[in-house]
Amino acid sequence: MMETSTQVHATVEQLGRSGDGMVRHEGRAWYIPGTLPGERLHLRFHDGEAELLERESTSPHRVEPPCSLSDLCGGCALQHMDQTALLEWKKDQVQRALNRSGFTDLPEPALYQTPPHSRQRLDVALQRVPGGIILGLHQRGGDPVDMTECPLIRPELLKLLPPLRECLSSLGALTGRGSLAINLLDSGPDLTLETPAPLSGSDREKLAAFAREHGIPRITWRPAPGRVMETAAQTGPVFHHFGCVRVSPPPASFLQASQEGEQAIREAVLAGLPPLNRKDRIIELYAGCGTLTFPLAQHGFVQAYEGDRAAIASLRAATHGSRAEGSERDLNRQPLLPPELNQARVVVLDPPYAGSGKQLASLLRSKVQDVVYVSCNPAALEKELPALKQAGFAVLSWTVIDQFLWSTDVETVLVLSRDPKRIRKAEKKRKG
Ligand SMILES: C[S@@+](CC[C@H](N)C(=O)[O-])C[C@H]1O[C@@H](n2cnc3c(N)ncnc32)[C@H](O)[C@@H]1O
Repeated sequence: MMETSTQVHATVEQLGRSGDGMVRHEGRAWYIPGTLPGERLHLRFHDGEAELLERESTSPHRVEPPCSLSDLCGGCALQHMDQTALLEWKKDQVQRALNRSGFTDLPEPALYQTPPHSRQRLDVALQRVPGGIILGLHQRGGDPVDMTECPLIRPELLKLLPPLRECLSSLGALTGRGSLAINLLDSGPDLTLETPAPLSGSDREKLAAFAREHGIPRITWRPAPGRVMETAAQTGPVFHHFGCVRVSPPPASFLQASQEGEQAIREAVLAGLPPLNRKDRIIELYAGCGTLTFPLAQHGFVQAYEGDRAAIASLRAATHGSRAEGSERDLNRQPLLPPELNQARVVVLDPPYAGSGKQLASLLRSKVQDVVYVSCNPAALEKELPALKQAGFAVLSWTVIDQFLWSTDVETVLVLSRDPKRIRKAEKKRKG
């Protein structure tokens, strides 16, 4: 059969969710990586695929990518867009989710963007290759790209990569593909390694020597995510501060992407609390190790819930002397019920990427009037917001936090209320 090929000239209308420019051709949307809205493209459609032959015009928002790996590495989809336009685009993603859910008369959002070289959490892929290993992020849908540079991560982490690569390439356990999670904690980098084969005694010795030489308090090994972990090397205590409380996070625990992003989230959450007495109860759902719990405990008594056993154990161990308590609970299987939620003056929730599902449904059936919702996924928000609107909630304020610079991800803090007095007060403040 003869293959047909058509050449067309088209203009990028907008960016799709993955950050690729969208053009229309024969009634269908096509996504062209590396292009920006308004750019004129010469394209060839062939075999159900669109090939970019030439970019015929340049968006005023196009910039030189700061990293020479940007075409290859799948970590950043939008390094070719200036940071102001990027933040505006992220704001539009959230605004669209709000508008589509019926929240139309909105206040102006607060906007925040983390600077380059601020990422404190990193998940890298490892791959054994002839003569060594590749350590880096995956290409889009492909093999990892060796991370020889990265404008995203903290300088301490960047400096660690070459000796880390050397140490890991000497491990007998890294026979094929593996991965490494790095959390830069106050006590130093906390490493969690996955390798296809178990560590030998000699591998452990190499990791322990590496940990001693580079000030790494703990290296943990596991065969795969969710499997039992073993300490491969421990040279000192592991700790991190949330507010002024010292916590010992478990290996590979959830940590906000950057300190600056964490601070922006914390400030937006605290600013969104209704007036509280110290005795008032704050219910916090999806609390992790206590990133928000301990700052919230300065404002009321916090009941924190979290499904990850190790995370909630570390939160609980740090509650001594604070006005917070933690409980382990899988909020999908066993959401807090309306009578439990009704004890709270305000509910703060920070669910995982997929959203809060059954827990939100239960929250909406409760009498809770004030909610602060932290979300890292506008698509999940868009699924959940219509129910909040229907249940009578108004958006008092919203903060868009770009703590995933050059990616398409965005964090939002929504302050919601169905307390008529608080809504009136916020409206009055906004209008005049
Ligand atoms: C986005 S993180 C937020 C953690 C914390 N608020 C922070 O800022 O560090 C989401 C948290 O939800 C927890 N989680 C995921 N699914 C859950 C479930 N079904 N029940 C309870 N917690 C869950 C994860 O373990 C994770 O700690």
